[in-house]
Amino acid sequence: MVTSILPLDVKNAVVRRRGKTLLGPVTTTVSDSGLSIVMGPNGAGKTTLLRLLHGMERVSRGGSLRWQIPEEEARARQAFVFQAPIMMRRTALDNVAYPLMTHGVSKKEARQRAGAWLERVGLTDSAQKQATVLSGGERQKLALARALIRKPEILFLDEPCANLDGRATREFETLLMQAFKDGTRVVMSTHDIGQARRLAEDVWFIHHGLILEQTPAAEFFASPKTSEARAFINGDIVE
Ligand SMILES: Nc1ncnc2c1ncn2[C@@H]1O[C@H](COP(=O)(O)OP(=O)(O)OP(=O)(O)O)[C@@H](O)[C@H]1O
Repeated sequence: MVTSILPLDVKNAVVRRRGKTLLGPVTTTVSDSGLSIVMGPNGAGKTTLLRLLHGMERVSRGGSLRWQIPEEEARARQAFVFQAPIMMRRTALDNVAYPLMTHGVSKKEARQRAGAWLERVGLTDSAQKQATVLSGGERQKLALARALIRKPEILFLDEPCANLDGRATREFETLLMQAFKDGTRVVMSTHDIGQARRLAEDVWFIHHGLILEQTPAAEFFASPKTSEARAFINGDIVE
């Protein structure tokens, strides 16, 4: 049996840059299932937290990130969707096939599997278009397919709908919920409180680089524990 990479144990993790603390200390456990939404004011540290968990930030001395398997292997079993994903100058199909091809799958099989994913996300008609010419919503769906094609156990998303209109956001949310129902652990940041209400099982509220609350969503919205979270939910300016 393959061991799950989760839960992830984070202890006293601090991210510093040029002497400034951007995040932390963070101590938490990322459980093996669920859909967590990371919220907080601008500059609170949402992106830095997601990057930290995904292994893109160096943890300062004294802190640690422990997956259930060695980090190198865990890295290959997770994926990240950025706010503005970089599309390669290739067709939409080959953008999705690429992660398989770099992991030893033949071009033919990779393209076949990518075709099936394009169908799932409703982009079959765009398969042979250059990915760079697709609309924002199409690109984000492509990025999701590219992230999911290797069946990651955990998917991080950093404000993936920030630049999308209502319709594209709805389509993206539907696809994301499907991935979640299929068993992918999801951790996603958003500015959009409505989106958090629609999607979150639990909310991680960040302020000044610290996780102030990690609470089931219903509880977070009904009775936030901190005055900062209360102000944030009310739409007040949080300093
Ligand atoms: N490359 C960098 N060098 C120095 N400081 C940085 C860098 N990237 C981010 N920061 C700072 O780190 C802090 C956290 O930023 P981060 O982008 O993680 O916040 P965020 O909550 O995602 O913000 P936003 O909602 O605006 O996207 C901010 O004070 C930001 O100015």
